[in-house]
Amino acid sequence: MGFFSSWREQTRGVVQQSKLKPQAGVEEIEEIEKDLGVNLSALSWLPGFYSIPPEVQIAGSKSYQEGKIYGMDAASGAAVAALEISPGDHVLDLCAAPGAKLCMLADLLKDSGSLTATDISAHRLAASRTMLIKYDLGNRCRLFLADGTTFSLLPLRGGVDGNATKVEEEKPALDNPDEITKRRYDPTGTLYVDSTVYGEWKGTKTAKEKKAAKRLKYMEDALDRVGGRESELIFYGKASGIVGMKVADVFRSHSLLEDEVSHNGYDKVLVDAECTHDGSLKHISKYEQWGWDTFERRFFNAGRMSSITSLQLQLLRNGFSLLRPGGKIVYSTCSLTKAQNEDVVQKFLDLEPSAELRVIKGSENWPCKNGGLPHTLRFNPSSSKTSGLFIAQIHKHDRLRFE
Ligand SMILES: C[S@@+](CC[C@H](N)C(=O)[O-])C[C@H]1O[C@@H](n2cnc3c(N)ncnc32)[C@H](O)[C@@H]1O
Repeated sequence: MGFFSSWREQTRGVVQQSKLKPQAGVEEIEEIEKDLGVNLSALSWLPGFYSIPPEVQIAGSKSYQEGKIYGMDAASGAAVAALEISPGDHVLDLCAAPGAKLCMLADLLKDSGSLTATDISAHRLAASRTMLIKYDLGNRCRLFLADGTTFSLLPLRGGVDGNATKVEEEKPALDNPDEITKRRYDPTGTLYVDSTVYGEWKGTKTAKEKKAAKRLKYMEDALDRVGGRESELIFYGKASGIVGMKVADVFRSHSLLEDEVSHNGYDKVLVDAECTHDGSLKHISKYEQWGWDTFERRFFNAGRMSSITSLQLQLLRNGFSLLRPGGKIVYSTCSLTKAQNEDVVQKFLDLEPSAELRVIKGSENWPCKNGGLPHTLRFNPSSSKTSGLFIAQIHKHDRLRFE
């Protein structure tokens, strides 16, 4: 594993980058500098990001605990910037956990549009929820524990889905997601259609609620048996459009007919796909402890590589199917292998005639190199002073590329 040892040499001492909350003014920055005991140096190429010397422990600081600062690699910030978020956008983050990019997306949207996020890992998605709450960024968010390769819920434009019924009259309100699950399914997994409506989100579960959730496990098993896990809503903000909606309407399945997606698809989709993480400094340092044999065993076998690239392609294709024509999707991974990046994107382009790679606005100043396909970018840890990342921005045309 010579490659990794020489690679590690080069990346030692990489500065950490942090994102400040957008409201941070000069006074607040001075306060944070005092608290951390260092001068913050703004990254010239990425607004809102500051580099901090690697020896500074952000997590223990008052600024971090008070939610004024969060640690995030600048290349990850670039993947979010590549979505070119505009006010009012309806955004989908298909592999959202543990939530750094999700927080930045919510930051950029401020008090407009909506943000829907999915992830297949319950504990990682719960961490995203904790982050949104800590940084007070969840107002317009919905978090679904769901498979991003099949997720099919469209945004709630204007706070209310065009086709769903917002319930005006008094109905029993729910503030406990377990309760919602209980009412949605009977033990055989058959969908209950009732008129229960969502109340305001009341925070995460108490110990009693967690116990109740365990008891509900048999229902999930029943669901799996009847073919396919449903998405589970694990968080929603006050302005997410969920409050006051019927449970059945929130989960109304869409046929994803072209017409429906054209009118009501997402404006932007982020697919920060599951990958082998071989470009991520955080992961690489873990394998320094666990041993490189473990890394090799886990990732460098043909079966594992083929299932991961097939997952990546499915995530990208499903994200694209939920995007409105004229919208943009960003595909990123923290792997630097061609198989998980250029090859996946090329297969995708071959299958989707209405997809086109586009230049990312502002990227001419980014410290990255061109990827192996036009307009794709690669952040290389040895030259970028960031973690490794591949980014592609893809546009969805109204018309087919080949027409
Ligand atoms: C690279 S991480 C995402 C990091 C995240 N975007 C962030 O900035 O914190 C990839 C994520 O994909 C999730 N994942 C794997 N398979 C998935 C699937 N089929 N559907 C949705 N998420 C999936 C993993 O649980 C993992 O959290």
